Amino acid sequence: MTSSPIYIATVSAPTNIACIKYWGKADAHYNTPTNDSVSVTLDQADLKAVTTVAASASFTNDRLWLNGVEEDVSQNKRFRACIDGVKALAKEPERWKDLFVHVSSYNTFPTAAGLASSAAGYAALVAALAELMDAQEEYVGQLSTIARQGSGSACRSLYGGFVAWKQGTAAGNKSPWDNSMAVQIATEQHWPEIRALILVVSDAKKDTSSTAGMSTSVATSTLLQHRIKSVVPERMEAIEKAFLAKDFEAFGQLTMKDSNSFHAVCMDTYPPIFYMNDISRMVVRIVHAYNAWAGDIRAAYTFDAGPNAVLYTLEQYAVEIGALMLHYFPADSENYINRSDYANEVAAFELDSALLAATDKTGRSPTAGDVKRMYYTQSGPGPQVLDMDQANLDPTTGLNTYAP
Ligand SMILES: Nc1ncnc2c1ncn2[C@@H]1O[C@H](COP(=O)(O)OP(=O)(O)OP(=O)(O)O)[C@@H](O)[C@H]1O
Ligand SMILES: C[C@@](O)(CCOP(=O)(O)OP(=O)(O)O)CC(=O)O
Repeated sequence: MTSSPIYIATVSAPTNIACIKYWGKADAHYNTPTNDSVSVTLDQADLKAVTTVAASASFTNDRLWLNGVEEDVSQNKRFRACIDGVKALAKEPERWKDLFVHVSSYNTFPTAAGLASSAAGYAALVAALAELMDAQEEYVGQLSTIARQGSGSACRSLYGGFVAWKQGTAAGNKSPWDNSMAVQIATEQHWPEIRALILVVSDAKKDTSSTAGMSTSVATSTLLQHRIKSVVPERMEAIEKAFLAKDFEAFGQLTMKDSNSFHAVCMDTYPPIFYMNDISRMVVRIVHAYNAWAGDIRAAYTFDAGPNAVLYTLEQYAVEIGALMLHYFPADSENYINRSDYANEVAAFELDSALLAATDKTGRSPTAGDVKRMYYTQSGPGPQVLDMDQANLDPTTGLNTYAP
């Protein structure tokens, strides 16, 4: 028996949480959006997808293990588009074109729960394949057009910092939508004080996927058309300006308004889609009460296609907002907050009594269990190539080695 060599690469990729949301597809086949969007890339020290890819002439089909469990990818067009897209950009395409690929990926946070696992996952897949096959972009951003076909928001996870996804044009330069891609607006070093606090309200799989929800919104929501034409273009310009000027007041307000606009579109969809729940709405009220007490925007909420809250803030207020959230949503488990140093600071922080009097008016009283976990993080870089010892596939068999 001749054994063929197994080529292997491992990459980690970040999640991102949009401030101006992508909601609606212009072209379902190419997976392009009805509007531009922009997000903050989060730090992989706290949340990431880790993906190992291997290719060998000894493999008999393409295989994917997600969080240690094998998934059937034979009909998965998104997975296919990523593999074929990167193969076409390989430095030596002939060498890879007929090889099957094994993929093992895991997320260090809940999968399919509105925390952008598909964004991190498809960004990691494309970046790992690109590393393995030494893919050569014909223009900057081309790999992001491939990740976009895995999951739209994944294109933004190929860069760190503050990243826009430009809608692009159906005509494109060479092929349709080849300019629907991610563009880095600022690196993670530009505004290092930006922080994010994620409140996991539910880690269950959501009942309406983003893809299905968007399709119903495009078909039925008149408010979505208004959002696309009249709301998002101005907001994109304003938020990029605010981010570059490190103007948290403007950045925060635009972020909150756009989250509200997106969820209003969900409500305007027929039948309506409800991603936020009573706990999400309580977080919104507490944040507004906090900002009103401060006389300034110190925290800004945003919600994706699920009830989990992401609060953007600045380093100087991060302990205060964390303490406020911990007060109303107390811990009911070990390691409730991902970072222990931050958790200790938050637990020791004494909240101003006037602030608590103001936030008590929301009607919330401290109750454990409504928030399952908190992640404190900051902005971080794009995908990172990892060493061989971090691989999740056995280099001699090409089979999964990751167990949750
Ligand atoms: N690490 C990964 N590698 C490859 N695919 C992944 C990975 N993580 C998630 N996925 C794919 O993405 C799907 C989850 O995407 P979905 O959009 O439902 O949830 P989400 O990304 O967590 O939430 P949202 O996009 O609304 O923030 C999974 O079922 C899987 O197919
Ligand atoms: C609400 C959002 O998080 C929607 C993300 O949708 P996906 O990128 O998950 O959708 P698909 O392209 O169908 O995979 C907003 C955003 O991230 O911009």
